[in-house]
Amino acid sequence: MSPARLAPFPFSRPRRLRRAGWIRDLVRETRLRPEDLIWPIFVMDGVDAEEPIPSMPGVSRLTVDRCVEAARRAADLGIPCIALFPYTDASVKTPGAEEAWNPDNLVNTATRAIKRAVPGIGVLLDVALDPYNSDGHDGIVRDGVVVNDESLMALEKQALAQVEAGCDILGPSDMMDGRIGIIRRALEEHDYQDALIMSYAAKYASAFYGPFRDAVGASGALKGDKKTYQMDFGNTDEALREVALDLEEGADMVMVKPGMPYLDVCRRVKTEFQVPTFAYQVSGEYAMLAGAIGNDWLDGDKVILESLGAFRRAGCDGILTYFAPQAAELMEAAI
Ligand SMILES: NCc1[nH]cc(CCC(=O)O)c1CC(=O)O
Repeated sequence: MSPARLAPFPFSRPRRLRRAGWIRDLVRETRLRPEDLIWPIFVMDGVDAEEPIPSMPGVSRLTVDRCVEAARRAADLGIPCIALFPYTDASVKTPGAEEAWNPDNLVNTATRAIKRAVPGIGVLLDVALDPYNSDGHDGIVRDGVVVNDESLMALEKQALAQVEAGCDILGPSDMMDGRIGIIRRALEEHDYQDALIMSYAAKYASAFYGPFRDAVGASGALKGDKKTYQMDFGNTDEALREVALDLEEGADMVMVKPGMPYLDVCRRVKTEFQVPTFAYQVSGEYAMLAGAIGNDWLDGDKVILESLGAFRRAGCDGILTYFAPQAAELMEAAI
């Protein structure tokens, strides 16, 4: 019904629907549940240890055994899926990023350990070369250029090693052209029909990824920026084209990234395609909120749930967020 057909004041009084908690609950249009969240976790080498990430207060890199504990905690909280990102030492980075398809690299090892110990939780892995590439880029660099088609061959090998390790959802985050089609074909050829692909379809070249690059140890390696493959923040029609291509190539779900500054893109994608649509509340968004919460400038419990609820209102089915366990605990406490 259009607002024009509402009775005029005083017969319409919108505040009637806001008078008390029970009526607000009854007419709420969107809801946030722990089941809407994916928790990104940083994996590092070692045993029974963790290392705080200075630009992400409250987030630490975890050794594989601690990742297994985190997966248990997620499952207990009703969080259906975790995403794993490796902190890779400079010594394993090469121009060809070969570590990306090492069956025993950190994320593959962690995936096997988690699927063994907590089989009911979903594991999502990034398909992109940046943690393994001495150039810090998501693709292979030749003469200063991130070359598309050669990168696809590397991404295909990486994706196959990841599903082989037991990964449930591949998250190609590299923004090379044609990557979804190449990966989907490879999965079919190797009998991995059930492997899900959540493509980072509309991924913008963003300053909000800064703390993540510290977390995975890529900041030092990266020369220049990622503007020749990640999107220009001035565009949204282009986001729809990227989503359309990824769906045509075989993506099951799509993602918009970053999140909160891009809610208009989330809404357009959901309205246009009606496919499972996710957003990534990225490291810089986390850092902004965690920094302000830590200084008591914002009320943490409230702002975490409001920021995540906004994604649901914008049409997102789910959100990748470093606040996942905290948010799930807050939701549990509210029941
Ligand atoms: N391809 C790597 C990747 N996968 C997820 C993020 C960012 C996540 C975050 O900032 O939380 C990035 C960084 C980048 O593209 O430079």
